[in-house]
Amino acid sequence: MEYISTRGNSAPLNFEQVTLAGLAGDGGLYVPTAWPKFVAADITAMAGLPYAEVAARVMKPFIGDVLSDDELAELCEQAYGRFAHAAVTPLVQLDGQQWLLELFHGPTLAFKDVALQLLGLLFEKFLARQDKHLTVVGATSGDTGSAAIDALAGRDKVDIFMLHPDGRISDVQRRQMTTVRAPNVYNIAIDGSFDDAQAMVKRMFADQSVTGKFAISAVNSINWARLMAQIVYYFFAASQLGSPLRKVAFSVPTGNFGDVFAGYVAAQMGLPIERLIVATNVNDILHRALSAGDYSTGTVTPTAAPSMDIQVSSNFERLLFDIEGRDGAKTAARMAAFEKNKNMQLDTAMREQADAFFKSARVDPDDMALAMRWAQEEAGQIIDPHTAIGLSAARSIDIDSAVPIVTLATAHPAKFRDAVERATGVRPILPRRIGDLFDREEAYDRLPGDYDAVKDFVTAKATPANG
Ligand SMILES: Cc1ncc(COP(=O)(O)O)c(C=O)c1O
Ligand SMILES: N[C@@H](CCOP(=O)(O)O)C(=O)O
Repeated sequence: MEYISTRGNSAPLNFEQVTLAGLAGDGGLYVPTAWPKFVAADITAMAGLPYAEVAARVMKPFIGDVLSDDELAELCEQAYGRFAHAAVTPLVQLDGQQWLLELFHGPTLAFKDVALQLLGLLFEKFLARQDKHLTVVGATSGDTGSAAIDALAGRDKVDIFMLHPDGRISDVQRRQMTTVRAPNVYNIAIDGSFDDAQAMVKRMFADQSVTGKFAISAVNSINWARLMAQIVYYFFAASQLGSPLRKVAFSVPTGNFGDVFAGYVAAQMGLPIERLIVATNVNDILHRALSAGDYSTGTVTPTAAPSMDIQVSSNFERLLFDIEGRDGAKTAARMAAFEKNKNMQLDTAMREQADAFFKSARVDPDDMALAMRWAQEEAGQIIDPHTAIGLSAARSIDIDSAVPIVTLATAHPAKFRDAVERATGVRPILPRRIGDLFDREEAYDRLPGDYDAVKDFVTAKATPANG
């Protein structure tokens, strides 16, 4: 399997190269040259298998011969062995149609662990084969940061610099990052939003004064390996609910369009998905794009679901590339215009293509709180604000009642204790393994929302590619 850039101007790479590269040199995102296809029997055979085995089956076509079957199986065992639930990502039934897929049983209590536990191991394996040191630069609205730090802290041949928007993530999220003591971990709070942090990260990939000396890579979902690992749980859940004989819909709380794009890939690979529901909070660029063709940025409004406070959704570029005929020059021109004008209109043909896969909804704070109370009262489930946005959208959108709707439960409620308590009156307790989080000492740097300040910080501390 080879990977090409959505902007058409980077040499094709194999899976190992694409994992270490993160973002393409032309500013684009890597995608496989073609979507691998599964037939019905492949999906039937997944029912009842342990998560790690489904993971190896789903990811194998993307990895090719870069890892042997045994190596891949061993990495999956190791990555998913750290999850606190035997099923790794268990399904929970709420009523006759609504289900939750709990993706928060990993070490840092959000869905990010599913991909990042594996990515940490992939980095280690590939770096052991190559004589180079990696500098990971990431941006987080709260969850990617802690999951990436957990996956990389203390590893040889890799440093991680993680930018978070100062004061705009929950105290649990911040402490999960800033209390980790490891010589290769640097936490930076920047003035600004997640979008500002992500823009700085992307700019660094295009800055030859950085890339000339340091081997930069990504842990955000701009890195293909992140998305690949997230495709797995769509197959895992659907096969338990009767796929391929029965269609399943998924409702996905969305920000950077990574998680729901992984669902789109699952559909392209042959999983019979009725629809993917793109659920946003009031930062609703994706809902406006999918419902009215208007992909234009606005100011980012801080909300009780801070991980979704995003107005530039990186992975939307992967969708545009795919539905516009995989023409890199066209996508490059489109993205250049968007970067300049901060808006883009989707024409009717593109919207029709997207409509075949997606529905969308914007969920306001009152409806988010209502969904939390509904889950509590109807099913005895305490859910986090992001999951509540997905569930609210799932319950409001018209889908045939015979089709199960699976809402991705993307975070543990204890990560957002204040918001959950406000809505439900219940203050979730931190799981025992991080029960002392508030006794641990924090350390992080603060920087202005200024690219040069961040670049100077990173380049002063990072280890050059050649060690
Ligand atoms: C808890 C939670 N839910 C939902 C999302 C949105 O996912 P994505 O950015 O892949 O759309 C995020 C952040 O990515 C998150 O941390
Ligand atoms: N919600 C994320 C923001 C970045 O998303 P990613 O999936 O592209 O890493 C976070 O919590 O950090």
